[in-house]
Amino acid sequence: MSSGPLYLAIVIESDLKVVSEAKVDFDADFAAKYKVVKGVLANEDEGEVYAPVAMWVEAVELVLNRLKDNGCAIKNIKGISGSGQQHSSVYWNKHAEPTLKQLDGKKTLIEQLSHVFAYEFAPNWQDHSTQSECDLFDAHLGTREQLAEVTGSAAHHRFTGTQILRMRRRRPEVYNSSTRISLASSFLASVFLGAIAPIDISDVTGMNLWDIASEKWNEKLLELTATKEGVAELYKKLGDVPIDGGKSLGSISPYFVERFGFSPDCQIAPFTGDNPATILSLPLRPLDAIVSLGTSSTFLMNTPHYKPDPSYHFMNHPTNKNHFMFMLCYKNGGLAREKVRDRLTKSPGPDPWANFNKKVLETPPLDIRKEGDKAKLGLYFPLPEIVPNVQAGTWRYTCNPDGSDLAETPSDWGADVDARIIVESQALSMRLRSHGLVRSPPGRPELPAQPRRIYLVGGGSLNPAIARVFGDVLGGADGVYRLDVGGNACALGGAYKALWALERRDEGESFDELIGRRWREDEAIQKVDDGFRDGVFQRYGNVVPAFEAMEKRTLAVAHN
Ligand SMILES: Nc1ncnc2c1ncn2[C@@H]1O[C@H](COP(=O)(O)OP(=O)(O)O)[C@@H](O)[C@H]1O
Ligand SMILES: O=C(CO)[C@@H](O)[C@H](O)COP(=O)(O)O
Repeated sequence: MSSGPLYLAIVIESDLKVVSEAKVDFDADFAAKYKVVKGVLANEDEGEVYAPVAMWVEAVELVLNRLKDNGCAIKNIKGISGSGQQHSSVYWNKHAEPTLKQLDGKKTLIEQLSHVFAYEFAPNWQDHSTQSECDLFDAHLGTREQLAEVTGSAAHHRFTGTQILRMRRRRPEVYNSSTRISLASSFLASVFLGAIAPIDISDVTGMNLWDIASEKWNEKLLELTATKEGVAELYKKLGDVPIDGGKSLGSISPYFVERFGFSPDCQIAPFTGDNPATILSLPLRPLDAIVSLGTSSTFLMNTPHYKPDPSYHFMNHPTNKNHFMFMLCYKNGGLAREKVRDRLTKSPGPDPWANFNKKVLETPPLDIRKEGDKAKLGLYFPLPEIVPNVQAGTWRYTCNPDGSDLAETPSDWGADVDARIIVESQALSMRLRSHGLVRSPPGRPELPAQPRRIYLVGGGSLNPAIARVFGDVLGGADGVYRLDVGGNACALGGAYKALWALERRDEGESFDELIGRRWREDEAIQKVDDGFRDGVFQRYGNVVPAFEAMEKRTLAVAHN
């Protein structure tokens, strides 16, 4: 199962073959009833973005009905896991536990669950209403760097700790009447379990509340969120977090046995966040990177090294203890590219990206066409950005090919050039921030430090010109690949997680060992670009410091 603007149910067999699928698209299926756009509602005045929890409840029922209608042998399903969009929180009230335990299989879920929420909405990852709470979090342990050191991230608007603090201050009645708080992932697991499921060991690191080194809630941050007197109460609301991401939470609720024909032995494994689940969509080796080109863009790596910094995230790996997920998350991904595309002449054929791609491929790296030309760099943020934390805007700069003489360009150089520069800009930001995690690929010391492979997922992964530019800028000694599941990598990762939880020989058998043995590379991925190109890669390397300086200048102006 995955949640984003949709719920997707994927059923796989032990050999990883997908045997059934069903989808609920929140906008297509529920916009009339819940008025959502891209799955969410917004209160612009306060910067709130949120989803109706009742819609999620209805979507569970609908996706299972569709799975059944598609002929899936539901009774053969042995285990369920899944993923939910990170950071979103669900506030349950005192009716939740007893109601979940006694669901009547003759009635719909929504008929029975509509009164169990202390708040009818779940704040969404795009919410940006919590600046003052972020300031408190960043200062509370001393500095932003210290908060990042302890929790893996500096304070972010969407992180659940800042959201909970705002809820307590802005809607105290909701906070006080909530008996439990779930994340989107543990909310879904709770529905299937018929009891409030614990928060997942990876998803908990998207809250700014979890002390990664000591593997427990951080007392001081709980105090900030709940006041000193409220810590015990908040602890109860959040619950204990099991360290093993593969341990069954229990059997499926009898409700699903009666209503949909699940086996009573079907096990519920912890659900995780959409990004942690994405790194489970293939056996990711050290030095491999996943770039998710969806509405947002994310850059993910699996690493044993913990080197936190306020500008990115380290999260617990969902299945490998002592490993971490390195993540960059950008708000301006697909939408920003679409804005540039839409300034170009409309593509004549059925592919709306044809013209954009032509411009990308016709423009040389950094738009340096001849000796003496300046390199072009830009920042394209139609939405306020997370990385770096800057307001909406577009900035265009030039510098010498060696990175010197950086200067802002007052004029717009036109969408024809923007097409390549925006894609380069997105990739350069990833290269700048991931340089500490990469090195020369094993056995190839002659190559500069870079990822071994780059796996593209999400809507933008269908685009060959974008793949080419990501290969030019980020390298990828073994090439750039597309995961054939397109935008559904996190749902597939959820299914693999259930399989690992059920079939691992013992707690020692790692996810990568088990999935690695069964994974058929030729069926799962497609090489879409050669990746590293000697010379081109170094040309981009020369301007990385200028790119960083451009961001700093933009930030300095924005914050003055
Ligand atoms: N051929 C394409 N080229 C470039 N971008 C594309 C292409 N097809 C889809 N996209 C982009 O993919 C994004 C949606 O990605 P998807 O992974 O489906 O969404 P989400 O992140 O919401 O799950 C959109 O912003 C769209 O512009
Ligand atoms: O906030 C983050 C990661 O920190 C985002 O990556 C969301 O998890 C994206 O969810 P979608 O709406 O794209 O599924």
